[in-house]
Amino acid sequence: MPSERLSTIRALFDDYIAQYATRDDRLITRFSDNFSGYSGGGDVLVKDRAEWVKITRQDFAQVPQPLRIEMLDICLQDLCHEVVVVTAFFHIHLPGPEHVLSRETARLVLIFRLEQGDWKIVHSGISIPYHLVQAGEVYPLKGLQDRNSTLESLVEQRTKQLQDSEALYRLLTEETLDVVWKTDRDLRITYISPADERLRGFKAEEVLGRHVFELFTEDGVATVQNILKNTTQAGEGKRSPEGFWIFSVQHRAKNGRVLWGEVLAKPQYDAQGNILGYHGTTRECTDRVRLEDEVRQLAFFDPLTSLPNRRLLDDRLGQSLVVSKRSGNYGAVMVLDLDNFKTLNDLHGHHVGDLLLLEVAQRLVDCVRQKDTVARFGGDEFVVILGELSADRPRSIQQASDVAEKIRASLVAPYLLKVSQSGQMDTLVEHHCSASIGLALFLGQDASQNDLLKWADAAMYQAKAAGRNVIRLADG
Ligand SMILES: Nc1nc2c(ncn2[C@@H]2O[C@H](COP(=O)(O)OP(=O)(O)OP(=O)(O)O)[C@@H](O)[C@H]2O)c(=O)[nH]1
Repeated sequence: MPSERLSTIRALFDDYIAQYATRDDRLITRFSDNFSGYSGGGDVLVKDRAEWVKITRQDFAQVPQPLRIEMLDICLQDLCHEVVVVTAFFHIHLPGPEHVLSRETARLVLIFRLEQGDWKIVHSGISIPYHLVQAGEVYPLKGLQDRNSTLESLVEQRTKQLQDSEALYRLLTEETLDVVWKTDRDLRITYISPADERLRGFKAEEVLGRHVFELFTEDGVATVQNILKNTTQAGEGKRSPEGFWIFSVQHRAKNGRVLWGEVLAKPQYDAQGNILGYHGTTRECTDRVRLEDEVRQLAFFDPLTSLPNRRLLDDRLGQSLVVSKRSGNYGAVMVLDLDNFKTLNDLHGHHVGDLLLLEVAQRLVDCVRQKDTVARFGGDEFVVILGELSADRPRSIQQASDVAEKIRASLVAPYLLKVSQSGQMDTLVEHHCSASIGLALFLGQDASQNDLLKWADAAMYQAKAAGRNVIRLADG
């Protein structure tokens, strides 16, 4: 083919493709009045050039930008002097992200004929990836657009979900009072939410990279060490159904304040089961812990002397019986009642009587070992449990009597009670009093707790009857 004609046809074809890509209306002028062609569907012969242009465009109607035609191969065939056939293979790229259509090869055949000195297109055939075509489509665009819009709405939905979850995450981590945190496996903090600044006064940058133990008091560190030691064992601390360890631990704030935090913590594992780190939340529970302490104090301790009350004594006595059974050593229960206590109340008032009770409580505690129990039953009655005496009964009786004597002598010593009253000078009240003491020995769980207390009480009344300031041992 003469090179001049070749380059003319090639230039015409390139223009055709450029106008096709921009959907330029002048494209129509390139067709012969006698045009005919087969569109992508391939089964309808189109003879109207305007119709042809309309058909070949319809699928791109919703694509505002130019299409990008990536030419793969082009072949020009000179059929005769007036007729040239151009066969081109190309990819159609739609604007935007990679599109299915752009991976399919389209084939366009244009037959140019010289008509009154002008090269016109007399026939056209386009072949596109038919397997993608839906009914009524020239290009597989509608289906693709549908698929695209499904994808887009999915992306939109996912994005929205992501935004929502991010907002939720931010809300949860940054705007709740709970401190959200993460550590690496060495317990160094890798994330901490701003709530920590509100709780303990530290900015995140002051905390990041630090060891979690720096958050806690010494007691708190011991608590956490204990929990870590037991994480593989059941039973230590509580565990939520999601596997979070739940425990309360003392934290130290920047200003030195000690506060309690309820911690939910969970290890994070890799596929091999190695610990990667820990994450969880911390919520202040200082008020709750204080309240629990108060409730415990009220439930188990005498409000005046802070000694164990009857309920706690029952518990301790039960334990002492179990220990005695295991060890084979005797123990003793001692019931004490102050002598003529009423007169102090009558003479100086109830508040002075209270001062005496406080002093008596202190003297009793000073007379026994730390592992023994001193309890107040109410009024001027106290109970002492002496555990782990001896396996020998006479020797145990001797030991218990010695302690009782020590107590008797201690309580009989004079009391100097400092009486403070608002708006008045402190006054000192000197008082003398004594106690009657009943003793009962126990070995193992041979006797019930009630019986033991009853026997010791009866012995105490014998001591009263014997003139007070006396010790009596229950028979049996
Ligand atoms: N100050 C004070 N007095 C109390 C308290 N509880 C009980 N009492 C008083 O303690 C006294 C107990 O008296 P009793 O043990 O019956 O009699 P007592 O005067 O000690 O005489 P004896 O026990 O027979 O030696 C009563 O006057 C009670 O009102 C208390 O918490 N504080």
